[in-house]
Amino acid sequence: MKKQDMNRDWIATAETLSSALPYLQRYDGAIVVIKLGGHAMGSDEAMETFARDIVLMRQVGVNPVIVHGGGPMINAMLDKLQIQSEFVDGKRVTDQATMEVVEMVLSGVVNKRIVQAINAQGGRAVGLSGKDANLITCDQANAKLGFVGAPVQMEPQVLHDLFEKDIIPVIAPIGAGRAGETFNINGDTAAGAIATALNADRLLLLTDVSGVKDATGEVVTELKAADVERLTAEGVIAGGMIPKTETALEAVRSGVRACTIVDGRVKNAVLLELFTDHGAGSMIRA
Ligand SMILES: Nc1ncnc2c1ncn2[C@@H]1O[C@H](COP(=O)(O)OP(=O)(O)O)[C@@H](O)[C@H]1O
Ligand SMILES: CC(=O)N[C@@H](CCC(=O)OP(=O)(O)O)C(=O)O
Repeated sequence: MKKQDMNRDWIATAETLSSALPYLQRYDGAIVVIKLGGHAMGSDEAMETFARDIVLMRQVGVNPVIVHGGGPMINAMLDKLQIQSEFVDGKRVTDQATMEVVEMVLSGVVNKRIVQAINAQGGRAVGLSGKDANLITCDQANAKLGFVGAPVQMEPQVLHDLFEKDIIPVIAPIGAGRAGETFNINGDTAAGAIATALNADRLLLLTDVSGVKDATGEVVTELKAADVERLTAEGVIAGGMIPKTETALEAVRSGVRACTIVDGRVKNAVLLELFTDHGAGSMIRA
């Protein structure tokens, strides 16, 4: 690179850092819930960049909370064990045997991979599930889905305790039932319930598409409740996008300031979303 070009690069970097100031001020002390979908976890390199972004957020005074999915990792383990699995409206039909695999995969390898990645970047992450400290109590969502949980009672105090100690919570979407059952919660649903219970400033749902697409395949950058309802009725919002948009609507209706469905494949997606004008994806407002 020529010296002149290098200087231009440095100036651009300094300008980017400087223009982040109002955003850093806005989000100082804010609670930001980030749902990391199984499809967005990708390579070790992508995980490392994500973890670095989270540690940076904590460093500048944001309280990040990670809620993760892991659908593809659950599928791989169910395949190995030759257990069939099906989805209804983006939610896995969960019998007792499936539930055991879901808990093992989510609370085990998936949760610890994220915890380890954050800690490797100099953060202090602690992994937990909705069972810990009564964080999420569930009822059965729908008899046809088996052990799929709908969060009915939240005790988020443990998360405030962790924020005070500069610890980043990493949460597996598993809930306890009132009769001692274990429930499988869709990751988006769990993230929404946690964001609502914390009265979070932002909810970011990271996934593997560039946002919510309309019938022509174009990403819609801003959606209101009526747009979501129409696109769902038309079948344009389908599959795994249904729990995301449902969650986004519920969260913004119950006080979360904004919910964005973000393309987790974009490098530094969460930093771009919070600290620049270049947020990508679809923002849902009440
Ligand atoms: N209207 C839509 N816009 C974008 N994606 C959609 C839409 N309808 C369905 N989808 C599907 O939803 C998927 C995202 O959900 P999912 O696979 O559960 O992601 P994750 O693992 O990140 O939670 C996309 O990959 C896409 O196939
Ligand atoms: C009830 C239900 O569907 N639970 C999900 C939990 C994991 C998840 O949500 O993973 P992604 O975010 O990667 O899709 C499942 O069993 O796959």
